[in-house]
Formats: sequence, C-alpha cells, structure tokens
Amino acid sequence: MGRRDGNFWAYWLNDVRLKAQKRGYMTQDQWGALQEDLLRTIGQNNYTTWIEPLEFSDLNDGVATFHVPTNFIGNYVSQNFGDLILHQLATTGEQIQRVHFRVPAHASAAPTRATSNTSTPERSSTAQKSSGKTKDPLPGAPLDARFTFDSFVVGKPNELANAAAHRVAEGGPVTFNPLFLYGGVGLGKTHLMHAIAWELQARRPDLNVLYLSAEQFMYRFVQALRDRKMMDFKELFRSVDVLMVDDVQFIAGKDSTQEEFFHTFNALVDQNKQIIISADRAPGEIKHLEDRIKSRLQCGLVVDLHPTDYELRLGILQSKVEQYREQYPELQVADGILEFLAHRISTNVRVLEGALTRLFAFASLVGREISMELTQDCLSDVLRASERKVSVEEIQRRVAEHYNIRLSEMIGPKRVRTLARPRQVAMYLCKQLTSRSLPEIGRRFGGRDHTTVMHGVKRIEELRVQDGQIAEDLEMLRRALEA
Ligand SMILES: Nc1ncnc2c1ncn2[C@@H]1O[C@H](COP(=O)(O)OP(=O)(O)OP(=O)(O)O)[C@@H](O)[C@H]1O
Repeated sequence: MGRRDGNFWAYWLNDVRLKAQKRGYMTQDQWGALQEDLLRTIGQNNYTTWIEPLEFSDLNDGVATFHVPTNFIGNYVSQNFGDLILHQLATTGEQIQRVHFRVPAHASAAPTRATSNTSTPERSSTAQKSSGKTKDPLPGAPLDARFTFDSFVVGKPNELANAAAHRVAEGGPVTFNPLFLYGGVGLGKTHLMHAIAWELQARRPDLNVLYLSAEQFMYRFVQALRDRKMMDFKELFRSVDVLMVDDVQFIAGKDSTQEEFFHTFNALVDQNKQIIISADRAPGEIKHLEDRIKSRLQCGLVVDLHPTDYELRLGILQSKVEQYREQYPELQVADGILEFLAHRISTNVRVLEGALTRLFAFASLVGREISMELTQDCLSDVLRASERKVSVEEIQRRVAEHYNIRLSEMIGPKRVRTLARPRQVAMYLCKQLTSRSLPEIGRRFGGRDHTTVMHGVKRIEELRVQDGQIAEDLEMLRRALEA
C-alpha cells in the first residue's frame, strides 16, 4: 500500500474514531473505502459472503470491533480474514492490536440479511416463511448460500448422513422423526442442515421450514418469557412444518429451555411434522440432557458423520480449488500440494478450508504459484498445530506388527521383498506423519542413505494408486497411528 493510501487510512481512522466515540458507528462511505480494498484482495465471492455483512462498531483501546449477524460469520471472518483486516488497519500507523467480531445484542431479533453468492439461486436468508399470523415474526438463522448438496463432497465417512439428509430434503411423507445428525467439530453437520433447508425451499415452497441453532431457540424462549409472549412463541413454533435445530447439546443443563424444547418437540411429532436435529455427540452421550429428551431424540434415525479420511479431505480440497479457480483464474497450484494438505491437516474440514482460503489469498497477494515452499511459509502455524506427535519408532513398531515381521528386521540390512516392502511403507509413513527429514529417517532405518528413503517413499506413492491392498494397509496404519 502506498504512502498516499497510508495517509488516507490514518485520516479515515481518526475520523472514524471521533465519530465512533461520538455516535458508536461510522459512515457507509468510510467503511466503503476499506471494503473496496478488501474486495480487490479477496475476490467477489468471499467479499459478498463475509465482508459485506460486517458493520463497523467502534475503535477502543487498540481493539476495532465489528458487528456481525451471526457467530458463525464472526468466527469465520476472524479465522480467515482477521489477519488481513488487521493488517490493512495497521498500515495506517494506528495502534490497533486486535479486531473483534461480535453479534450485537439486538441481532437475533432483527431481520437477517442474505449472504447469497453467485453460485446459488437468490433466496431468502431465512428458512422460515413468514406465517403472517403475528406482528413479531420469528426469524430463523440465515442460511449460508454455499452450504448446498451440490457443494457437499460425499465419501465413506459421511455417505449415510448424506443419504438420510437427501431423503428428508425430498419433503415426502415423514418416515423417520427426528433425523438426528451428529459428529465432531467441523465435519459438515451445519452444511447438511442448510442443504436440507435450501432443497426443501426449492421443492416444497408450501412448507414452513424453520432452521435455527439451539442457542437461538433459547434466546427466543427467554425473550418471549421476558416480554410475556409465551403464547406467541408456542404458536409460532408449533406452526412450522419442518423444524431444524442445530447444536442441540447447547440446551443441556438449561432446565426451562429443555422443558420448552421437549413440549415443542412433542407437539410437532404429534402433528407428524419433520424435525431435524444436530449435535456434537450421540443423544445418549449428551450430559445434563433430560432422559426423556434423550429417548425422544433416539426415536427416529440417528446417523453420525465420521471423522474424514484422506480421500474425503482430498475430494473436498479439489472441489474448493475448482471454486477458487473462478475467483483466481491466474493462480496455479503445484502438483502434490492438495495431497500434502489432505495428509497433514486431518483435524477438521473447517481448518482445511481455512488453510486453503489463506493460501489462495496469500498467493494472489504476492502473485506467485502455490508451491510447496509458499504453502509451508504461509501455513506454518496451521501445519505446526496439526503436526502429529508420532515418532519414527512408533511407526516402525506398528508397521512391523502389521506385516508380522520383527523390528530388528525392519531396520536390518536384508533386502528380500517380504522385509523391504514393509520397510518402505514405514519410511513413507515417517515422511507423511513426522517432520523428520529424509536423512534423519534414513539414519533411523539402520543408517540408510537419504536416496534410499526417497526411493522407498516414491515406490509406495506409486503403489498406493496401483495396489488396493497397499492403499488399505496405509489407511489402516495411519488411523491406528493417529488414534
Ligand atoms: N463433506 C463436505 N464437503 C464440503 N464441505 C464440507 C464438508 N464437510 C464439511 N465441509 C465444510 O467445512 C466447514 C465446517 O462444516 P460445518 O460448519 O457444517 O461443521 P459442523 O459439523 O456443523 O461443525 P460444528 O460442530 O463446529 O458446528 C464448512 O465450511 C463446510 O462447508
């Protein structure tokens, strides 16, 4: 950013601060200037989805606060664009240490704003149609336009959940009630829920579909109690045709909310209305949730989203890269990068996606190809955080057990195929799962040269594609080592 820009930002921020202090908000023009800059950097799609919904709130003690319509958007922007926004603000010379995103107290009650992008048809941001019966319409949470069935990559770990979601989204007669989807952080529960809501809206516009988080359910309930509008609350919730409640574990331990949820649930099931619930664990495992609710939740179809495997992660990365290609047509991704990321980042899909977003934004900023060097530079913190603490010895021991050979044979000099192949598998896993260099790995395999390790790793890479048995062995061993 040039000097003139820097001066402009300094002036702008100063002005903003004065105004923010006086009035608590800044003008559209000023925010607009920063937004334009962000638009150029991160591209139209990201901009529309993530930056447009932000509203500058105030600048205090080095913390720039933005209002966001939902926690989800706040978390996402913070994780993926927080550094960028901070960087741009900081170039003004102002003392800004942190950017903070928060949902203003009034946000859940206010009408929500669409977060659509160009790849999906323009639709309302809230899944619930206005019932027209009340002066105080109950908004659902905004649906993320990117979370559709089309963009959901299906693999072994999520195929059952995906099939169940499709079935419910057809909007036919209710066959299982509720559909209960559960799984660890960032495995696609919310994505599937939104996809169901979008699909239902398209296929059955006559249905009154309400999607919201359990937290919002509680918020609305408390608000109704406070405003003495419980009748309205009950009437509204009982008038929906499809109720979708995300992250239901949130109501655990919140007695009155649980009670109300239980009644809502029963009333809808009695009317044969579809309910779809998600949680981070199976109903029986949610602590401080009343037993009667647990048993109700288990009545329908309970499906879990398993942790991702390598193939699914690679598939997701490939599909995201396709999307990015439209946005960054000039960017090249070197061979092996996606495979590397799919191996190294196995925590959850959100982290994987965040890494890719950052990589593209960074490569586009510096105008370079996405090479291994750039990837390691740009994602060093993510890669370090997800670095597995597996040791070379552990890998050797596991692989030896798996192929039924002795550890001494694994590192010994013999080169017969029955020993050489397991040795190569172990070398390959050491390269993938540890941060050891080739010479270091070689040393621990009985003082072998790094070129021997390189050859072994390459051979297994080839066999992984050609030989199903090797691919299966590798996956099984990797899982066992990461467990
Ligand atoms: N199979 C998949 N295909 C494409 N994208 C996916 C898939 N699984 C997850 N994602 C993406 O990963 C991100 C996290 O997914 P999502 O928010 O649905 O997770 P979640 O299970 O609801 O997590 P949490 O428990 O934190 O609420 C989203 O951007 C989503 O689009």
